[in-house]
Amino acid sequence: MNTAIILAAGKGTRMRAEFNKQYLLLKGKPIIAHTLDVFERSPLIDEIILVINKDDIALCKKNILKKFKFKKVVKIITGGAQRQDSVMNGLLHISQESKTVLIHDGARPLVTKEIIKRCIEGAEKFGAVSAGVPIKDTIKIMKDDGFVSFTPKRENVWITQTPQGFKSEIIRKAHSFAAKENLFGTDDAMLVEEMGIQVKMVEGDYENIKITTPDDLITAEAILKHKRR
Ligand SMILES: Nc1ccn([C@@H]2O[C@H](COP(=O)(O)OP(=O)(O)OP(=O)(O)O)[C@@H](O)[C@H]2O)c(=O)n1
Ligand SMILES: C[C@](O)(CO)[C@H](O)COP(=O)(O)O
Repeated sequence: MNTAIILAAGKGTRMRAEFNKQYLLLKGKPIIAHTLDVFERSPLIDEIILVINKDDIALCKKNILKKFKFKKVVKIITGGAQRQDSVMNGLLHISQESKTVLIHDGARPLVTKEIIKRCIEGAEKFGAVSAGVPIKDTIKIMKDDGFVSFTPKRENVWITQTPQGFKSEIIRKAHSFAAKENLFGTDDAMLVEEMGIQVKMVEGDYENIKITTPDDLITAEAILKHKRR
C-alpha cells in the first residue's frame, strides 16, 4: 500500500495573502485541489492523509473534498507549528499496511503522475528518495558577514523538491530519531540523512515549483496556460 501525506497546514506568510495560500485560485481552482487531484488520479496512490490547519477543516471539507469528490483522502489531520511537526502528525495516521510513504507540499500543485511514479519506484528500490532538479545557476555558500565562503561545483548541486518518498519504517524511524535528538530539518530527507541513510535524488521537473511568494502564482498560471492542463 502506498500513502501520500499532503501538507497544507502552513501559514503562507511569504505569500502575504488574506488567507492561507493553499486556497488561492490557480486557473479558477484552489491550489490544494490541483495538488490533491494529481495524487487522486495516480493509480499508484492508495490513500491520502491531508494535513491542514484546524481552522480550515470545515471550509476544506465543504469547498475542496466534497466539491471535488476526492475519494482517496482517508483522513484530515491538523498540522503542527513547523512543517516537520505536520509530517509527524500525518505519519501517526497512515495505515498499518502502508509500505511506502510520499510526503508532498500542498503548495506544489504542478507535480505530475510521472514524478509520483518515479518517487514510489525509487522509494521501493532505495528506501529514501527526493524529487529534484539540477541547479541552473551557480550557487554561493555565504558566511555570516555576507562574503562568499565557497562555491560548490554546480554539477553536484540540485534543487530539492517534493514528493520525497520513503519506506514507511525508514521515515517513521527518522522522525522519531529527530524528535529524540531535537533535530530540525526543512525537508524530510535531511532527517533520514542524519541517520546515515543515503537518499537518492530522482528526476522532478522545473515546473514542479513551490508556490511560496506572489510571483510564483504568476509563474504557475503561465505554466498551466502553456500546458493547457
Ligand atoms: N507548519 C507547517 C508549515 C508548512 N506546512 C506545509 O508545508 C509546505 C511547504 O511549506 P511552505 O511553502 O513554507 O508553506 P508555509 O509554511 O505556509 O509558508 P511560509 O513559510 O511563507 O509561512 C506547504 O504546503 C505548507 O502548507 C505544513 O503543513 N505545516
Ligand atoms: C520540502 C521543500 O519543499 C524542499 O525544497 C522545502 O524545504 C520546504 O521549505 P518550506 O520553507 O517549508 O517551504
